[in-house]
Amino acid sequence: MTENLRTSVSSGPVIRTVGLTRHYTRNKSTVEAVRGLDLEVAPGELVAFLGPNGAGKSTTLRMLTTLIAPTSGTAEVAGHDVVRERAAVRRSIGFVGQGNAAAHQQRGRDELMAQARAHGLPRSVARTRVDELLAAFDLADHADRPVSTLSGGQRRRLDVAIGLVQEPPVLFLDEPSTGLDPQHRANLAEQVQRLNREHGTTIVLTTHYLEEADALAGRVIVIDHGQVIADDSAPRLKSALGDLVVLGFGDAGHAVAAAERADRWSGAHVTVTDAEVRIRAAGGRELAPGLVADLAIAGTPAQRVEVVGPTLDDVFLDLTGRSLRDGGAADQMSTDQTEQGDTEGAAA
Ligand SMILES: Nc1ncnc2c1ncn2[C@@H]1O[C@H](COP(=O)(O)OP(=O)(O)OP(=O)(O)O)[C@@H](O)[C@H]1O
Repeated sequence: MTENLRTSVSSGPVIRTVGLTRHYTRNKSTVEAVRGLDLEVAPGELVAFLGPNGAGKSTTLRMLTTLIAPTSGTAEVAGHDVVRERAAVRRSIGFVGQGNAAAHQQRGRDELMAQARAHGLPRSVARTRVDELLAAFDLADHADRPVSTLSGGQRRRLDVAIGLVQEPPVLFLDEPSTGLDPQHRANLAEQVQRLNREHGTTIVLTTHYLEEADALAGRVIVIDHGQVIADDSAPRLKSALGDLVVLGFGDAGHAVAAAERADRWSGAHVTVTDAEVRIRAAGGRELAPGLVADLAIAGTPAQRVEVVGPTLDDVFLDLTGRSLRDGGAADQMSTDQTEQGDTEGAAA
């Protein structure tokens, strides 16, 4: 069945949304969590939704996995409408949400085995798959204990392993690495990339971690206030912004002279503060040595030169004026995440 699904979606986008919108109304006030999302994801893409708290990432995932209905607009996953063909969507996807999926009194191994069997794997195949996942997620030594005795990070890894049991053609992961230490985060990234590379699984994940989105995903969709504000590969997003060249001078007049020269670089954004010039420009790293040489010849030499490559946080800062990293971008998010009214059962 998995193979058929994969074939059936291989011709067009595996995810397509048109004007996808979701509002929450509570105590007579309305939150526009997702606002008119138009999105296409091709089969085999590994996509990260990156954005601050409350940007609308989880809400988008919950609509795509049929857990909540859109207020307006449409979404298709694996060729099926998320409202009219919920069951077909659920059969085509795996979903790891933010909460713990594993039952507390079960042993981790039994939980994985039950999932594998529920997805129709024969017992011996299921056993092999469960052993593979336990090894891959560094859980083999903890698999025979009740889930309630596992640490937060171990439970998170078990949750992700459960989501991967059936090798779905489309996999959604909501903040999969939250609560993991750096080593297990790297390990998770490796498993996710392997699944994508070796099985062609289309993967959409949400993350707060800039480095994770940067290193892991082929495509980064930056979301803010329920809308897509950037959508490209991390290297292209960063190179469009350009490097930051910082020049320090012994004299404020020299800084002004340097800024005037740097202003001639096409697309450069130049600011001067006292005796320091900051230049943001595509190709800044390559242009800086020439500028430094020219300034020395002109008798206004720089005393300090620093070139800093752009990060995704710089991209976010440039687009919104806020930083993702320091939490300055964080929106007020309701601590009560339980849906009202149209809440539906768990997916996949
Ligand atoms: N059940 C709900 N009732 C009311 N408002 C909600 C509900 N769920 C989410 N919201 C609001 O919708 C907006 C988007 O929330 P969402 O959880 O989708 O953001 P997010 O980008 O996933 O954030 P985080 O990274 O913190 O998980 C926020 O303003 C949030 O407070």
